Amino acid sequence: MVPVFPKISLKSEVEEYLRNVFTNRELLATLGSEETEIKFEALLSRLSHPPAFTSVRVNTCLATIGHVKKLLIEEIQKQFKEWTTNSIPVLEHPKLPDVLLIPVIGPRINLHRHSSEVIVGAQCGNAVLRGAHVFAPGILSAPKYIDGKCKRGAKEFTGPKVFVGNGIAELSRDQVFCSGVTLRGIGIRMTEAVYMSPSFDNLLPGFVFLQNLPSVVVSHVLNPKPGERILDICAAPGGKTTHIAALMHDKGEVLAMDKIANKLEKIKQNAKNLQLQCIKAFCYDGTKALDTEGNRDGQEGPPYPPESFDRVLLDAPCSGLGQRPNMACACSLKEITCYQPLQRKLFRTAVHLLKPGGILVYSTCTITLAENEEQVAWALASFRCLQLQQQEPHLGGEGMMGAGLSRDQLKLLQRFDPASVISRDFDVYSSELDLSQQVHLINSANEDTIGFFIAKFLKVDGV
Ligand SMILES: C[S@@+](CC[C@H](N)C(=O)[O-])C[C@H]1O[C@@H](n2cnc3c(N)ncnc32)[C@H](O)[C@@H]1O
Repeated sequence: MVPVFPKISLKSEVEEYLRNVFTNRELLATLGSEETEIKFEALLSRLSHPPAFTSVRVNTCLATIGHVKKLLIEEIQKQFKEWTTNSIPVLEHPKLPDVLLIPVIGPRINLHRHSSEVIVGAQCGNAVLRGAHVFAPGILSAPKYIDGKCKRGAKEFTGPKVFVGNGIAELSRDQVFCSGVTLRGIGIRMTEAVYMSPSFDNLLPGFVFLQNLPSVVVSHVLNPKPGERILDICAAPGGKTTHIAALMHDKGEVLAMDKIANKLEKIKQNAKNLQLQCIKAFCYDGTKALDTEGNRDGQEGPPYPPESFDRVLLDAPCSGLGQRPNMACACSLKEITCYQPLQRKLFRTAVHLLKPGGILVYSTCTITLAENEEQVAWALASFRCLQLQQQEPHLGGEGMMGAGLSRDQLKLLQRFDPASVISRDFDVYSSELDLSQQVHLINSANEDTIGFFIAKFLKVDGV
């Protein structure tokens, strides 16, 4: 990979912790020290770069994938017409019938760099590399010659920085720093990003939902059926909730919970945009969602009696270290390692709320053992009623060694590992792709994703 960006910047205690995880004794004994070290360095480097594809989920309740694909190709041509005459491929995923993939173009190492510099925060820079424009709140400093006499807002920046692309200012310094109101609109319209992806700001609303590929896999693995009662215990902003409802053809009940009130509005808004009626969202602490008193029978909202749901999704709050691109993470080791107890409390509630014969899917967007394989080992030891299940589709790798799980158990887990990426040696835009190139592209779309983890359990009888 071309080293456009340095590897992800982490606090040294966090990097050390991760190094120990990814060079653990079991891995060292199997792969050897050289390979584990190379893979770990590759991981740190991959994390600062975006995944190779933008994936969008099509709302198949409203339109066919073919129809949306046609609309999307037209929209992308419009957005990209100024800088390329080549057509940008939009691919259908052979294993995910509701996913369209658009290759991310880059890194564009020869991009001419303008001398006038605007500094944005790390989060904003990450969004730019996934196709976003720069929104005003993301701007930290701007040169004095953009326009206006305003003194506030730094005019220079001396900290570490990386070049993410060129754009045109749509607001003056005065408007960004001195208007006295919190601006929400576009501050810089990007014209050339180092990694080019289409902007999905208000693009085909209702028809598409921008969602990382492993996140789309989760709801397919849960495999909800029309008419069932499903609980999504940590649901905001509702990416998976709305996917579950769509897979059920909007028939049945999807109960979505989140602890944070203003995030709940996002679930409701997304359900409304996608015209899904079977979702009901509640602001509630998932750890308290089990009704132990037995007096809530028949109520719509939480807490719920034991064994109320056919399927439960626990897409757990986590350290989020699988997110890409991520140039810098300022979290301390304490912050990174604080999630395991909360995840276990939520898991315990989820198991109790699940009917015998029901399915529980546990997922995270992080790469640590503590929040993934160790949680599975704990769950299997704590709940004899749970059996690990085969996942369909299984597009990621198997679970990582180091948590004491057997080889057969690891095979049932799905870990998307950004370190195991296939590099492509052909230009996706130069010509029509032949079949083997298309297969290669889809394989790289399955591998070059955010870091993610999925486990699927069957509850064979009561807890
Ligand atoms: C990984 S995110 C969920 C993403 C979501 N499933 C989606 O696909 O859009 C985890 C969510 O858990 C919520 N959360 C954290 N602690 C919680 C708790 N005790 N009960 C319910 N939700 C919680 C957070 O507010 C956050 O929105």
